[in-house]
Amino acid sequence: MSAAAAEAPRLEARMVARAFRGGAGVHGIDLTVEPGEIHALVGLNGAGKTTLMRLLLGMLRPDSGAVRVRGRDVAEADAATWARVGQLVEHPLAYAELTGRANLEAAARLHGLEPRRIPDAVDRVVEEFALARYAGVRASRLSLGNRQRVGVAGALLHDPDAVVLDEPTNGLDPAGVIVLRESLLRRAAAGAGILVSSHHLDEVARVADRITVINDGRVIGALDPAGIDLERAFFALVHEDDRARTADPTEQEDAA
Ligand SMILES: Nc1ncnc2c1ncn2[C@@H]1O[C@H](COP(=O)(O)OP(=O)(O)OP(=O)(O)O)[C@@H](O)[C@H]1O
Repeated sequence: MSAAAAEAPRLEARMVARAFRGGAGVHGIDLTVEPGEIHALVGLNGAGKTTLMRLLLGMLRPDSGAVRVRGRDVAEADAATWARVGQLVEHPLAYAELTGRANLEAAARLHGLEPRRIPDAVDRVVEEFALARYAGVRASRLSLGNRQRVGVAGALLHDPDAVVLDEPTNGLDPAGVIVLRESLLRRAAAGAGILVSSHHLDEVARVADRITVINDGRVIGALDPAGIDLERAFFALVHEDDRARTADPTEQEDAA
């Protein structure tokens, strides 16, 4: 790999837009996730976080703009590029009738891990996410939080260096939140670039290097992870943006 490729952002959106019927979606977002960085996306329900993540992962095609993964246009990314990507954006587990362990083995195969490396890789995440007691339980019988742990473990077991996790703390108990936090910090320290969305500002502040605020499909600012009263700063940005948009006569015309 060339030095330039090694330095490319793990994930990159340039003026990326995708509008759904009715106008919702994302409307010209610039965002990068650099090697070694945990970049958090925060925004109200419906702000566009999941849509942006789906665009970055090639699950949705942009109407305009560019999306790159490890320096390659998503539309042209090959299997080797995707093998370096880990994501949990939609359903935590693919196979409800299989055990947690069998789901992890399936995730390992889907990520292209060599068959001989799969048992060790699964063992490592079973330990990392404290899943030993639950690995033999059918996924449909796991609690919400343990299903989420298996889902995150499946997204990370191939040691991806570009990671996208949509609200990964969903359903996790306080112990699970800590396990996840430590896992993400360790992986970022080893060079992974991680994009994570969350509604928990305190937790985000503990892990993120950067916090980007999205509102109504646009980036409206950033929060300082070391700052005080993130909640107040968050709502100040959102309310100011809402106010500016509703005061803008062209927006009102568009909406009419
Ligand atoms: N496939 C779709 N078709 C039509 N509208 C969609 C589609 N997917 C998302 N939307 C709309 O786009 C907007 C952004 O949704 P998105 O799921 O990206 O928000 P979010 O920030 O992830 O929200 P949440 O915090 O609730 O998960 C919403 O108004 C949503 O209803």
